[in-house]
Amino acid sequence: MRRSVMMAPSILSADFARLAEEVESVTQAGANWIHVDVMDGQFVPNITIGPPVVASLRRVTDLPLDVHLMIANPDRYIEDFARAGADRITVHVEACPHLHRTIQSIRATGVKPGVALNPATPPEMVRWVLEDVELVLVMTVNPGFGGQAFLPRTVEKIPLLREWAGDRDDLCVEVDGGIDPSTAPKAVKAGADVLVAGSAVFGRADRKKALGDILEAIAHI
Ligand SMILES: O=C(CO)[C@@H](O)[C@H](O)COP(=O)(O)O
Ligand SMILES: [Co+2]
Repeated sequence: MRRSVMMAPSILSADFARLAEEVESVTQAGANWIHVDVMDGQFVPNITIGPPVVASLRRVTDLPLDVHLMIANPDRYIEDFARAGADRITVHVEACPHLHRTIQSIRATGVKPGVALNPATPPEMVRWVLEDVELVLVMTVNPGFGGQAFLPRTVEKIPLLREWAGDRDDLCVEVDGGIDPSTAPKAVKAGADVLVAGSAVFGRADRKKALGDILEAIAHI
């Protein structure tokens, strides 16, 4: 029997002028986490939001805030995001020369640490920190923008991560990028249990139907 799957809508594709209402709409639709994409214009070409927006989101939702840091030198901002109310902070392995130390500093703030892998990054890069994290984020597009096409080969990393994680049944494997009813089954079959979806959720007026269509697509896996 497969593990239960959680839905984490990415607010990157939401209407930033109405963030509270957007979060409420996906909460009513059954979202489990709110995924927050932080971009700095350096690690990735795009610039999005920082700790003040996370603090504002914290005031309007009780759902876990899943903060995905696509920034260079993330160590500089871990405490700020933790203080702002993040429940999870995920850093990119490609941005962390001292990954183990960065993970420990996230944990020291009381926030759950995660590590993310770009499509071209081999899963071996996180093998020796798997026991230190709560989540591995397998990017299924190149980070930086919403609305890109799913890269199918990326999910081939997931069975390896699961194998190396051994009996760590609590380790979340999250996929992020191009997730919709046609791609979600490929990720879940490979062993993903957290699905981030931005445009497939916020790009549709009926948020319940948007989440429902993804859940229905994976219902019989
Ligand atoms: O981290 C990222 C992009 O870098 C994502 O979280 C996107 O926001 C997902 O958007 P869609 O591909 O689902 O539109
Ligand atoms: Co993301």
